[in-house]
Amino acid sequence: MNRQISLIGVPMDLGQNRRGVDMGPSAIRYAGVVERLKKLNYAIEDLGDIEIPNPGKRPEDKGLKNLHEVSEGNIRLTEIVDETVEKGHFPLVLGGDHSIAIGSLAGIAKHAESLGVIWYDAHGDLNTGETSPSGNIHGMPLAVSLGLGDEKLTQIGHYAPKIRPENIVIVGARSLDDGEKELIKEKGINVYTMHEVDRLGMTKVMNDTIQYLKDRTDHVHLSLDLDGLDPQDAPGVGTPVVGGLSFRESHLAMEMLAEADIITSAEFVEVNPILDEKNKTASVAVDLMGSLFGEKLL
Ligand SMILES: NC(=[NH2+])NCCC[C@H](N)C(=O)O
Ligand SMILES: [Mn+2]
Ligand SMILES: [Mn+2]
Repeated sequence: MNRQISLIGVPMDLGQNRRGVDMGPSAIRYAGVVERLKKLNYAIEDLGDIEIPNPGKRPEDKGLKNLHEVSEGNIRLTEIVDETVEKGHFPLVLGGDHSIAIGSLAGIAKHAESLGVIWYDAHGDLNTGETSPSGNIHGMPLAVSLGLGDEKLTQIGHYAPKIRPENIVIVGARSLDDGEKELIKEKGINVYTMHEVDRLGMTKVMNDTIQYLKDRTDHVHLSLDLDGLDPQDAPGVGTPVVGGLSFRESHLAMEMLAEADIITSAEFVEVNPILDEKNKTASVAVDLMGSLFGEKLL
């Protein structure tokens, strides 16, 4: 694992409807992320939070809520992530809602020949303006990164697509909209739904994921939406879905990724302290980061 980590806070809450997720980065810092990673002998540079524009009074652009502001915020994130990778640091992005994956991926993808993505999430986030039931951009970042959707999003970084469909692995899915299901079939996107996780067990799911991505990619981004976990373990999220991945399964997944040493960038998103119970979800996020970066009991 790269020993130099740059923390990038993204107080974005305009990709969805519930206020409070903009405080995610500070909740994660308060839960001790810097100290935790320092203990594991990483050099941490906290770049602070990037600036997110205030929501304007623009009419909703083609059904995409706050399109302009989400685009602007992601343009800034793209630049910082790009610079971070350029100087050889590991970008660790703290959200903020999941729309920020658009900027993370735009900043990383230009440095990779073949970028892999592990999308740890209850949702597919594969909607476009046409298929979205909500108009919330946090339900669209993976589609955007495939080059699908509004140009204000797909053209961030001035190139598209950022990823190839066969390089995506979704883990933990249990809520997919009709348009997302069609896209998954059409593009042949790999999905381990909760059904597969239950059937195969997390060990096999992660072994297969790791082997698959090792064979075909040179960089792997982990995009971890805290709602991938069960709401019992991670209650502080805006779009909880029952029947999710447990705390233990998630730890195991992170530990296996650490062992395989394939992750080159990561983001932890959708931590909403207003909906949380005593910062539990932020603490879980920091626990998972500990495991991802190699923490062991013995
Ligand atoms: N990143 C998330 N939490 N996404 C939730 C998306 C929910 C729903 N599929 C939508 O598009 O509105
Ligand atoms: Mn989600
Ligand atoms: Mn998500």
